[in-house]
Amino acid sequence: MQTKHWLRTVFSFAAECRWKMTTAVLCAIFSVAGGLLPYIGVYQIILLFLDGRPTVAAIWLWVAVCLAGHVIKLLFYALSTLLAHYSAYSILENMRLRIADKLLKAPLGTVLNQPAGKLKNIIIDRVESIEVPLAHMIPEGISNLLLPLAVFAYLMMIDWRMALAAMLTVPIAAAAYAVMLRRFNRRYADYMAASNQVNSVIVEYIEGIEVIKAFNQSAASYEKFEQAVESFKKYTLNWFRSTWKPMNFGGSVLPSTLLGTLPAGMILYLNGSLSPGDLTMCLILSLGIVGPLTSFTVLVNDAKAIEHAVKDADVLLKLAELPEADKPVQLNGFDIELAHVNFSYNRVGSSPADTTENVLHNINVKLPQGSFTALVGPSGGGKSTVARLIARFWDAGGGQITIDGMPIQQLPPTQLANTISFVTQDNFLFNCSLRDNIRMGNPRASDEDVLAAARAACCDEFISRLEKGYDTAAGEAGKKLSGGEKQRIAIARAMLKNAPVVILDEATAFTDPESEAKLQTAIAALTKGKTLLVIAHRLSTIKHADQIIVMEKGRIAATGKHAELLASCKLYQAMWTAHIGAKRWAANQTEPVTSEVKHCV
Ligand SMILES: Nc1ncnc2c1ncn2[C@@H]1O[C@H](COP(=O)(O)OP(=O)(O)OP(=O)(O)O)[C@@H](O)[C@H]1O
Repeated sequence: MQTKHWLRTVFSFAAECRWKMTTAVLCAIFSVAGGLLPYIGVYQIILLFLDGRPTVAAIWLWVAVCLAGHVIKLLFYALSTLLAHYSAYSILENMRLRIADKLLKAPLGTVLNQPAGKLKNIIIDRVESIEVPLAHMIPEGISNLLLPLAVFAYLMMIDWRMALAAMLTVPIAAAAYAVMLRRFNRRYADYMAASNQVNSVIVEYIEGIEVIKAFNQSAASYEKFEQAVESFKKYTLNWFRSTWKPMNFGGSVLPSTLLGTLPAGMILYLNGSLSPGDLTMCLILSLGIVGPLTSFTVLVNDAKAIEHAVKDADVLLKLAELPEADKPVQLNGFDIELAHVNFSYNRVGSSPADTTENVLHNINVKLPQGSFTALVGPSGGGKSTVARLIARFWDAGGGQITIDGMPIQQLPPTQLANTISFVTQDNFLFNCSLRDNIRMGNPRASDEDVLAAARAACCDEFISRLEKGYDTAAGEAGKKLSGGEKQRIAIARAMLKNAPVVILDEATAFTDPESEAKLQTAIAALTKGKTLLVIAHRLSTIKHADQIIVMEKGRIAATGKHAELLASCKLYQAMWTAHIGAKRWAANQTEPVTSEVKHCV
């Protein structure tokens, strides 16, 4: 059942290369047939000599048959291998495309929750590991199985007793291989788990090398790295140790077909029931069975490798998708409303029976079109979760989120994405020019539009300083750009997109006082006239908001304007006092702050 399952998964990606696979199989069969011809030719030559009538012409004829057989075998084998590789790469391509498509359709939050190392490992390495075994299973699997069967059939035609004698070692070797396979299967899952573990530790080690060095964790991290590599070695050796005895026993018994054919052949020859020609041919044929059968056992390993890689890919392929509407809806305004919204990360998409799991409890919020709303509150209070639910990273477990009265689920993903600009502190730059990175906000934007957005977001000045200006590749520029500069590029991108709703999640978190003014100017330009939701820890940046919502432990603790909350909400008062204290402390630590945030957004 299990085997069928992963094979079915593999072949579900083979739709467009089915004819290539079929041709690869046919070529493999022709190759096997070609491989039989030399046996027939040799047999005939032996018969010619034993019958005492060898002529040069007859010998050449059979030599030509042998050669032709060999050429056919090689030619069709090469063709089969070529087509099998083409098919395997088509399957790989389709698998990767399907995974990428699935990542787009799954809730964004679910995708972001997956470690990048794991995704890379599955999409690149695990999927790639299918190619070689898959490509080789078709030509080699078929010929290694069919050739011994054909040779056996030929032996049967010559002398059935010799055919059976040639099979003497097969049941003994099969029993040994069965034991080996049982152990192999039992340990293979452990081996793969150890391999995944060592992979993720290596990725973590490399990705975190900056933190490791900064916090002097080299020794501890190296130890973890070493342990993972050591444990991988242990699993691998245990695995080999548990299988090598039966494997070697089977491997040494299986090729010894002469154990059966030699004594049986001698007896039959001596009692006159087997001619010398047939005896010789049977001995040659029995040796011909061995090679392919032994190689066939190697394919078991290949099949297991594919099974495990497919299982890993399946984890992504089976990610639940967000239900998507396909027809755009008419929106006449951009009021946003959250009504009785609950949410739990543990039970994404469903309303948990156990409400203690909820990170949001009965959230009711209205963001009128064109207004500026701020979400503030202690860490872990649920501010980012609210923002992500509005952008539909996940669907709320309970309650409803609407734009202009329309549940956001009824907006096709592209319409929702065009409606909302989400700017966070993680400003990813793609590996293309800075110009194209900004243009990503609106692929149809002209160079002039890109420039205008960059100017409005205060990017122009630092981009122009770069040697290649807007044509600088982001990878090259990335190292030279500060966190604040990258944020401004992200803001320019969002400006070009010009969505009517803007969500800023801690967009100014990492900014130093000097570049904060520039960032604020950029944000002011981005958010002008938009429905704006800002999550901020620096309360001075949101003090002019139309409404400030104070969140604590997944609930709304208070709502009001800055002055109202200062007068009525103890939590807000405490946060404001702490913020002002921190600002004074920062001002004392540095030069006078050049640009007090005048008019945040
Ligand atoms: N991707 C996630 N998976 C599981 N739990 C999460 C995830 N993101 C946040 N949480 C949990 O949900 C709760 C609310 O987190 P959220 O990030 O919304 O709070 P926040 O108010 O934005 O915090 P901060 O100000 O520190 O960013 C926290 O308990 C957090 O641990």
